[in-house]
This record gives sequence, structure tokens and C-alpha cells, in this order.
Amino acid sequence: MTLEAPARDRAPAAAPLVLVERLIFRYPNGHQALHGIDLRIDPGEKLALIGPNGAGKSTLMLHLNGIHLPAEGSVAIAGIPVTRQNLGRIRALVGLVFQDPDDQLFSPTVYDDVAFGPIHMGLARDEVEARVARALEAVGLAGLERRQPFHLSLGQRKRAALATVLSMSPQLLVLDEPSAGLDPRGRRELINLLRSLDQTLLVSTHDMRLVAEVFPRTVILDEGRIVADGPTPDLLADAALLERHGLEMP
Ligand SMILES: Nc1ncnc2c1ncn2[C@@H]1O[C@H](COP(=O)(O)OP(=O)(O)OP(=O)(O)O)[C@@H](O)[C@H]1O
Repeated sequence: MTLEAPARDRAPAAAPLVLVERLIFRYPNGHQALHGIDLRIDPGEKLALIGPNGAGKSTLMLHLNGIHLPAEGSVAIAGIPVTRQNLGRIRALVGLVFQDPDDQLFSPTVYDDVAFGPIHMGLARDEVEARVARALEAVGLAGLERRQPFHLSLGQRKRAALATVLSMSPQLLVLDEPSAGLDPRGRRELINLLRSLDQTLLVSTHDMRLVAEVFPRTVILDEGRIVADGPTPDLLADAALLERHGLEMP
């Protein structure tokens, strides 16, 4: 028999970085995309979010920086509720990278795109320059500051889109299908990059090898519900679970 340790001997649980409770969301056409999501992510965790097409992965991720606001239930980042009034603080904490980098790159040069966030945070010019340099170095694009974003390859544009978010030093990085469309070398570079990041990371993907190589924890979403949440090796070893939810190891 195991006895629970008295409360005073237990290590205090760290405050979660992300706390989603009983989240329900309907699109304006009435389609219910999320059916009561509960999710806790602690600082420093790296999580993969997987599930078949239409499972609700993007819908859930769009709640984390307030692009969608909870219809019922709640979302909080570092204890701050995601509400219309808190959007400025939430967006400083959460960096969201869309699947299509062209949704994120709109300036005449790579430098301008990566500097856009820090400039709008009101940072001094030296600090903006330092942040742009650090972000481009981190994604392996140092030297391409003056390039027009649409003259970059897809893999480079994806990395530039990530740099536009890294330059704001968010605590949580949320990436939507970062490896989609990349060639083997681009994927390898992405995997090394994701492993090197210190930030808490939530990544939606259909790339099961990426899941296996980068993320200690995996959440499976299907039809707007979390159907599994646990250590990645355990989930990926459960062929019946994967098959039930339209997933398979390559
Ligand atoms: N703007 C919208 N209006 C109505 N329904 C939507 C809208 N966007 C998404 N949906 C529906 O909500 C559900 C969840 O979509 P979502 O894009 O979150 O899934 P996903 O898991 O990210 O899918 P995928 O793997 O294909 O990217 C789907 O049934 C989708 O058709």
C-alpha cells in the first residue's frame, strides 16, 4: 500500500503556463469544433497536438492567443484569462506561427518583418536590432536581412515566419504544421531548431516522425475532444489507439 505524503512534504505544483478548462467553441455557422477541452501545459514542456483532418487542432490553437475567444469554458496563459481586454498581454506571451508563412510575411524585407513585433512593443532601436539578429541567427537566416520574403524558398519563409515571432521573446510558441511541405533537409533543420528552442512549445502536425523525434508529450484530438494525452513513446506504440483516430506511424 502506498501512502500519500502529508501536504507539507509535497513539492508545490508549478503554476501552469497554459490552462484550458471545459472549453467549448462553435463557429458562427453553428458547427461545434470543440466539445469541452481540458488541457494543462507546464512551463518548458514540448507538446505535439495530433489528430485527423478537422479534429479541431487549429481551432484549439487559435484560442491560445485570443484569435478565437472561448464561447464557454476558459483559457488562461500564465494565469491571465484570454479575454478581449487582455489581448495585448496575451499576445506578448504567446507567439503563433501559421501553417502558411505567407500569412505572416508582409514587409518588403526579412528584416522589416522580424522587426515589426519588437517595434510595436515600443522597444528602443538597439534592442530591436539585437532581437532581429538573435531571431534570424536562431532560425539560420542570418545574412538574409535585406532579402524580399517572397524571394525565399518555402523552408526559408517558414523559418522567417518563426523568426517574426521569436523576436518578441514569447513564453509559449504555438506552431501549426511547421514541417508541411518541407524537403528532407528542411525537415531535419526544423527538427534541430525545435529541439534547440527553450520556449514552451505546442505544435500541431501530421508528421509522426517529427512527433517522435521532438516531443516528450503528445495529445490526440478527435472530433473536438482530447482522446489521449501522455508520453509520446506510449501513445505512438499503441497501434490500435492510433488507428481508431485515423493516425498511423509511417
Ligand atoms: N471558419 C469556420 N467556419 C465553420 N467551420 C469551421 C471553420 N473553420 C474550421 N471549421 C470546422 O471546424 C472543425 C475543426 O477544424 P480545424 O481547422 O480546427 O481542424 P484541424 O484539426 O486543424 O484540421 P487539419 O488537420 O485539416 O488542419 C472542422 O470540422 C472544420 O470544418
